[in-house]
Order: sequence, then C-alpha cells, then structure tokens
Amino acid sequence: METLFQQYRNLNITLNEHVCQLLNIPNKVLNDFFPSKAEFNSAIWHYFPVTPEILSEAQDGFLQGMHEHRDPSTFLTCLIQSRAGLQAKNHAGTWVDVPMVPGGVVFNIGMQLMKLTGGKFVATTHRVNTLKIDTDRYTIPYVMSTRLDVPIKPLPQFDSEEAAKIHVPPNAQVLKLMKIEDPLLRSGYARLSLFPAATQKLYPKEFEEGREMGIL
Ligand SMILES: O=C(O)CCC(=O)C(=O)O
Ligand SMILES: [Fe+2]
Repeated sequence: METLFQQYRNLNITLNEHVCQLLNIPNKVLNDFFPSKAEFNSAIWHYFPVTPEILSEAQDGFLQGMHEHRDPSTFLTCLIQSRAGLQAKNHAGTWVDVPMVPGGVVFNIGMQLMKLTGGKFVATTHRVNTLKIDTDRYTIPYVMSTRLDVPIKPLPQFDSEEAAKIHVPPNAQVLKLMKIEDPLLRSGYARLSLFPAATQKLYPKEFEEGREMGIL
C-alpha cells in the first residue's frame, strides 16, 4: 500500500502540472492549495457480484451500484479498478462506460477544481453499474487533500459566467451538495449519498438530515 500511495502521489503531482499547463497558470498556483506535508484520502471499495435476485431489478442496461455523484472536495481523483463497472456522464448527458485498462489509472475532475476554474473544468459526474459486475470488483480511489485553511474560489481569469463550459448540470441533489461551503461537511454528506440504502440503515439520523436538505 505504501508503494501504491507513493506512486499515486507522484502521478497526482504530474497531473497537477498538466492541469496548470492546460490552464496556462504557474504550477505554484495549484501547489499552494496543498499542505507541504503530504496528506491524502483513500478507500478500498468492494462490489459483490450481482445475484439473480438483484439482476431482476435492472432497467435499461443499468443496475444501481455506487450512486451518481461528483467527487466533493478534491481537485483530481485517481482510481485503480480490478474490473469494469464505472460510468461517466458526457456533455450530452449520456452515460459512457469507462474502459477497463489493465494497469491503467482512471482520473477525474472534482468539485474543487471546477470551482477554481469557474466551471471551465467540469467535475465528472459518475456512478457504478453493478450489471457489469459478475465477479467481485475492487477499486481504490486516491485523492491528495487540499489545505482546509485556504478557501477555494474561482481564479480571477475564470471568474465569469462565460468562462464556464456549456455542460449538462448535475442532478438536483448533487447541485444542493455543491452549495455546501465547508469542504469537510460537503465530503461527509457526499459519502452518505454514495449508498443511500446503507446510510438509511446505519445512519438513520444523518439520513433524515440529508433528506431534509434535499441531498439524499
Ligand atoms: O468504485 C468506483 O469505480 C468509483 C469510486 C468513486 O467514484 C469514489 O470513490 O468516489
Ligand atoms: Fe467518485
């Protein structure tokens, strides 16, 4: 795991440099949002294979795995996966299967980078289609944490409506979540929204709160 995290970190730093090049900003602009001592967030997700009972609930080639969301408090998320199942929504609003490339790393844009660029970079809306999972699926997401004491707001050159790319807005629940200012709170509620059925069972009080806020 130590080796994986180190490699993830190196990759993230390289990706950040590419992002700066694309945005035509010095690397320092992005670097200043990260603490000098490396901090990161990671998880191991284990998706069980579909059962005939669950399979009967499939609709239009889709069976709900991890719910539709945008990664809440990050610039970029990196992800390794043992098999396919991840889907991303394109600008036309169509769900696209993310291909499984052995040894490959998927990365996507999070809400904070979207905010920083005034919507020029669009946070990826994604979900997991369990229908594609016939054997256990494991994924390991990794994000480099940003400093909590540095508020993230649009860079001056992107601080205008016109700078934002035309894109399909996320669903109403994700929009509400994006409005939460506090990154930790936003992250917490985002976690609860990934598997609402489990949240309802294990965290009934927080589930009700999320419901009232229109996030769940
Ligand atoms: O397991 C996956 O393929 C997606 C994981 C994910 O979207 C996340 O951890 O935020
Ligand atoms: Fe995600």
